[in-house]
Amino acid sequence: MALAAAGRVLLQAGSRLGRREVVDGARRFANKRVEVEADEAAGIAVMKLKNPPVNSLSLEFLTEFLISLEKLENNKNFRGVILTSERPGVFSAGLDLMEMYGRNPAHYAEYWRAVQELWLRLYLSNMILVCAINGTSPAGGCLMALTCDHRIMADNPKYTIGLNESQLGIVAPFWFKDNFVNTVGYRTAEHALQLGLLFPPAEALKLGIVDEVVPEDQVHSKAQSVMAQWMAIPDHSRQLTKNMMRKAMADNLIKQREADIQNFVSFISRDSIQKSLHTYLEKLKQKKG
Ligand SMILES: CC/C=C\C/C=C\C/C=C\CC/C=C/CC(=O)SCCNC(=O)CCNC(=O)[C@H](O)C(C)(C)COP(=O)(O)OP(=O)(O)OC[C@H]1O[C@@H](n2cnc3c(N)ncnc32)[C@H](O)[C@@H]1OP(=O)(O)O
Repeated sequence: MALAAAGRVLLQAGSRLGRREVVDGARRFANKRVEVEADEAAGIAVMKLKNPPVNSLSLEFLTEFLISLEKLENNKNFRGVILTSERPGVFSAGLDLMEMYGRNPAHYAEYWRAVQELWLRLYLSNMILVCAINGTSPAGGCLMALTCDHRIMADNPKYTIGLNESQLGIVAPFWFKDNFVNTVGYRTAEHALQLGLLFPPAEALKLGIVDEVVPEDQVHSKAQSVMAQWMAIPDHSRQLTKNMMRKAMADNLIKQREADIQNFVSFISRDSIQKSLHTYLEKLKQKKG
């Protein structure tokens, strides 16, 4: 119920943004920041993140992504989604720092609700989600991948993945942490979260952050073959099993959603946290020059 209501709000937000979908032979639809190649006969869609330069999860991106995902969820012909980046090299730079820096409390609250919504929708999706991680994927980018049923990462040592929040002077919220703990185990998570570690593919594989590492040019074909394997399982048994494994963790956020938003708003509004974000943003700029 809560999810449906939030979804309606996002749909309204989408139309406020005035986005028009381009439908190309009913097989491809795109808004500005998400491209969907939808093969209805096969029941599979490829969702490509397309928010240059680094696929940061801005409010506009989240809104467009959720609308596209909902379209697929509402069409019973679609059973599986492959999530990937339209720009190989960066899967996603995570949450958009500019949505969390120098804004007002109402904006922080709106943003955080959308971030929660993204996680809940992906984590509880009835569809099979395969993540084709074709680039670097810190923090919120890693979280997106963690919601998927299977993760394949490109074997490029330049790419890293992990929850690096503590390096920015911020804290991974409890549901990021829970999702990570359930994936890699408590000790590994405790260590990696405190240090804000980002792992190259081989290490990410060893720790279980990803399920497979394949040559960069095979990420997409591997994702297709993994999807075929998952699609051979009857939907009802797979979905019931997924729900059994995930419901408690999602419910834990749903029941304290408003408190989590308030917590985020008061945390991110602190002068000390804003200073940390400022310093981090400056570091990103200096890296260039
Ligand atoms: C007890 C608990 C109490 C309280 C807890 C309560 C709440 C929790 C509070 C907060 C939690 C908030 C959670 C946040 C999770 C996140 O996701 S934070 C984001 C983390 N992301 C990163 O650290 C990635 C930063 N980016 C990079 O490292 C590089 O950009 C990257 C390797 C991705 C790509 O490198 P490259 O291709 O060289 O590109 P540039 O670095 O040159 O970047 C291009 C431009 O993009 C800008 N940019 C980069 N990342 C972001 C971003 N995440 N958001 C916004 N903008 C970004 C960068 O500044 C460049 O901009 P410019 O061209 O200079 O204008």
